[in-house]
Amino acid sequence: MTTLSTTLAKRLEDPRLFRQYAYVNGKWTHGEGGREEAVYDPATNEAIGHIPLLEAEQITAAVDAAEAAFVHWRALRADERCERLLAWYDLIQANREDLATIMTLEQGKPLPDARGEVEYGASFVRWFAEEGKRTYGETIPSHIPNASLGTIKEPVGIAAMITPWNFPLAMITRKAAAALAAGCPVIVKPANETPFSALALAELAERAGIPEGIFNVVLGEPAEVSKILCSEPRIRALSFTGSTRVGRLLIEQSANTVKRLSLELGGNAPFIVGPDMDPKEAAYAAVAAKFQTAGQDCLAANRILVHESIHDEFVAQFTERMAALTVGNGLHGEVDLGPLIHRQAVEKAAAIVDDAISQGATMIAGDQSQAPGDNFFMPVLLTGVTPQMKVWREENFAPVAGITAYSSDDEVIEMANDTEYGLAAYIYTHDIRRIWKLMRALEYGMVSVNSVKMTGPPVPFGGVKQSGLGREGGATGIDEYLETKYYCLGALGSVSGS
Ligand SMILES: NC(=O)c1ccc[n+]([C@@H]2O[C@H](COP(=O)([O-])OP(=O)(O)OC[C@H]3O[C@@H](n4cnc5c(N)ncnc54)[C@H](O)[C@@H]3O)[C@@H](O)[C@H]2O)c1
Ligand SMILES: N[C@@H](CC=O)C(=O)O
Repeated sequence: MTTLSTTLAKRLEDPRLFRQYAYVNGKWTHGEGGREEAVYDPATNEAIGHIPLLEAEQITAAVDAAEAAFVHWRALRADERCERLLAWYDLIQANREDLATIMTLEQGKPLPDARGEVEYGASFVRWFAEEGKRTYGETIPSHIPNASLGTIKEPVGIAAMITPWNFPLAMITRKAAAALAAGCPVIVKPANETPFSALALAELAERAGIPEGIFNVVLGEPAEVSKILCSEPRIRALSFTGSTRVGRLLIEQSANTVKRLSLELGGNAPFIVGPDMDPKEAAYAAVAAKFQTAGQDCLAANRILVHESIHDEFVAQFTERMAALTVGNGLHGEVDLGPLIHRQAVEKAAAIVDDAISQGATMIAGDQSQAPGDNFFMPVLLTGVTPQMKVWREENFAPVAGITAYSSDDEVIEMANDTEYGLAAYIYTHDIRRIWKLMRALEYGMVSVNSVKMTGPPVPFGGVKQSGLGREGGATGIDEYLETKYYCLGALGSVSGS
């Protein structure tokens, strides 16, 4: 193992949050086969550390540990689990600055955004700590003479979680806090690009008194680890956030063990601007909805659909606002966009832009010679985007904005729904009849009207169509980790005494 990189050593108040091991059964674990992988700062391409790639037996050992620990964790009272989760929440908040630094170094997002994600991630821990106390069953009016019927909620069992690199902390806490509060042990497999946020969470979970075997972080070759997690019958729930491509694979691999699946997959969000909107107000909102996390966000506005009557002014305002965005290393000063996660992401973005131009789109801005490093991509604006282009069909996951003009509400509904995805959609208009019509007609799990911000602990986050299965957060997020057990108590005698 390499030692802590000098950059990190200088920057962290608590260097013990930076761990280069997996975390299994309460122990920091190295790979028994000697395989390891470097993790790079996407802004500089420098290795910031290494992670072990665990062997199959070590992944199975994590399942053994979770199975043994489950007995005690599920037996705790809900308020006892709540206390541990609140302790975890407090520690995440207290170490916010270090967690943000680790995140910026491995993911690249600007430090203020990383701080925001730590806060966001912590908020799910507090939410589910409380929700764990409200996993009510119900009583059912009996149709059977002298019987009492009802339901109780029980933890589903060991829950595995496979998470992406774009939100390395919050995508873990939104799942893990729900599962832990429900009484389930957790095995997390973070993205290999961003393992250190997950490992810092493990360190803080241990300090919070979450017992050994209850929160495990396994690392390894992704396809290898996922196959084991999917085919392991003792793992009863699998929660995945990532691409639709990998989501489909995990569905196949989990079929034999008939797991509970929660899938948060890709998006292709339309951002619809009505004819009544102030073009400047709408353009500024669209820039905010497009470029956060350098466009690497499942909620990013992927197709901007603007009414033809305000299209040209909207494009002018968008261009001006976009030109003010600064691109650079997220650790240095105030930047709006950090790097993309790696060089392949830059190449994919360039290919999407080339494809659009070759099919007739106009590039208004986006001079890549200004990019401050190999993994940076300057924001691009394309107009005249059509449904044949990749920028329309694919989730571009890059700072590439594509604008299309439309002429009627019916046309824009058809355009917006013309995708296999159905995660989130934005509507900008003040016309209440248009809002209602669009909101009902859009085939999306989440619709945000006149607001870029739509997420947070109280909301049921998730998509329809090929954007996923299930909901995270909100009043129902904990249900992904609970089974409903029905009971029938017969031969009780009637209330009147017969
Ligand atoms: N719906 C949501 O809430 C949400 C949130 C964040 C990201 N996302 C989606 O995630 C995607 C970007 O993240 P990504 O590039 O990390 O996704 P990805 O699907 O490539 O990877 C996600 C996870 O799957 C693992 N993985 C990769 N290849 C695998 C394989 N062959 N078998 C098993 N596991 C494998 C990765 O190591 C990672 O842990 C985008 O599509 C984005 O929309 C969705
Ligand atoms: N921004 C999303 C993550 C998607 O990439 C969220 O809030 O969950």
